[in-house]
Amino acid sequence: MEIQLQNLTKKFPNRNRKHPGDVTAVNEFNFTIPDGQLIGLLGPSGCGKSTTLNLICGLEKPTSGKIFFGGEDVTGVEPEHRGVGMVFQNYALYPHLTVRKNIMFPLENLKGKDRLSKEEMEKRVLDAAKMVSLEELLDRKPRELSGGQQQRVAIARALVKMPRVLLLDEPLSNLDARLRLQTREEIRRIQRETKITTIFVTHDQEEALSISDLIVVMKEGILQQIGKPQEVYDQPANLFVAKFLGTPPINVFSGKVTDGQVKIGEETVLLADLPDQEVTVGIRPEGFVVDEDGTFSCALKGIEVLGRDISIVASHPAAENASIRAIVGSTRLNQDMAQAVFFSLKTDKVFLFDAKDGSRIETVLKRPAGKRS
Ligand SMILES: Nc1ncnc2c1ncn2[C@@H]1O[C@H](COP(=O)(O)OP(=O)(O)OP(=O)(O)O)[C@@H](O)[C@H]1O
Repeated sequence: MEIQLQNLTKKFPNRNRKHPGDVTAVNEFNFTIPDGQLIGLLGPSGCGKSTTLNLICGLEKPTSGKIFFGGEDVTGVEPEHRGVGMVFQNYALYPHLTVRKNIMFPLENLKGKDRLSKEEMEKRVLDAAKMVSLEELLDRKPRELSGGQQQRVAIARALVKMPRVLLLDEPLSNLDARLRLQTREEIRRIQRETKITTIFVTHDQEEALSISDLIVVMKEGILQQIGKPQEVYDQPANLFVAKFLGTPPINVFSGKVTDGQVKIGEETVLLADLPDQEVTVGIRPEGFVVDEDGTFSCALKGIEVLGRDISIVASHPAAENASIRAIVGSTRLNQDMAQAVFFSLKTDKVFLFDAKDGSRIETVLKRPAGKRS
């Protein structure tokens, strides 16, 4: 089921007397989620992720704007008639009921013409349990399950009504690191098998990048970028998106363009055909190449061997953070440890942003001649 959000806005009254005025949790959202995809909705705490989900499932009514499911306007449709399954972070299971009864619960509450026969309910429960590989555990109580298994019961309970859309609000945040990894693979598998359009909310960028077909990055209620994970990583729309995606994070420097030279401090690190201006330069950790002929020098602070790669910690006076981090292949670092390390830069791993508003300046970057030439 394709989901389309059209000028979707949600304002809440602000209870803060010192700063009165509405809080705009979701601000003029316009985007379409294609049928059958897994979407990662990503952004820092308070950016409006949960509100977006609540609007899609109907628990909140928009202040303005519309929601369409497969072309049908569902903005005024009650939550129970939208065909949406939802799994929350606190997926409260009923402790006194078996897994079977927990999964069956939403079906037992169907009313009128939606009511199902006992046999139909049993069949649906078994189908949902199979989808999440729980069919062996149907007679257990929740306390006899691991955290990951409990989470799968919550997903089965959302799937049993055969929803058109599945919404998962931080479904992994109560699980430990190993289970998180396992359960997110499981969610990916279930989504591929059921082909239900699924929106997955997380503030963990790595989680979103690893399992989503598309990611939607939000900040303060405003959509920043929507795209395939790799596209958004490789072509961030602005400094916020560039900083939000990637571990270790992108290194940020204040710089300038003078006579077609991109300068950080007094060093020309790249060339760009742009008018003179102040810029913010973002360099991904993998964008550095240790190069004795390189024009960008940083003070070396330390080296960590990461197995295949080497992580170099260095500092530069124009860097936003005290230390910068470069990930390089296992090159010989035959430079004096206590001294400067010289880098050249990979042009596709460097981005220029407007120094004032952080928007990306699209341009072709070129490497300058080495310092010895
Ligand atoms: N019922 C409400 N009344 C007033 N303000 C609200 C209400 N619900 C959310 N907000 C505000 O709207 C903004 C977005 O909240 P929301 O819960 O959607 O963010 P979020 O991205 O899901 O955050 P988190 O990751 O912390 O769950 C926040 O500023 C929040 O304080």
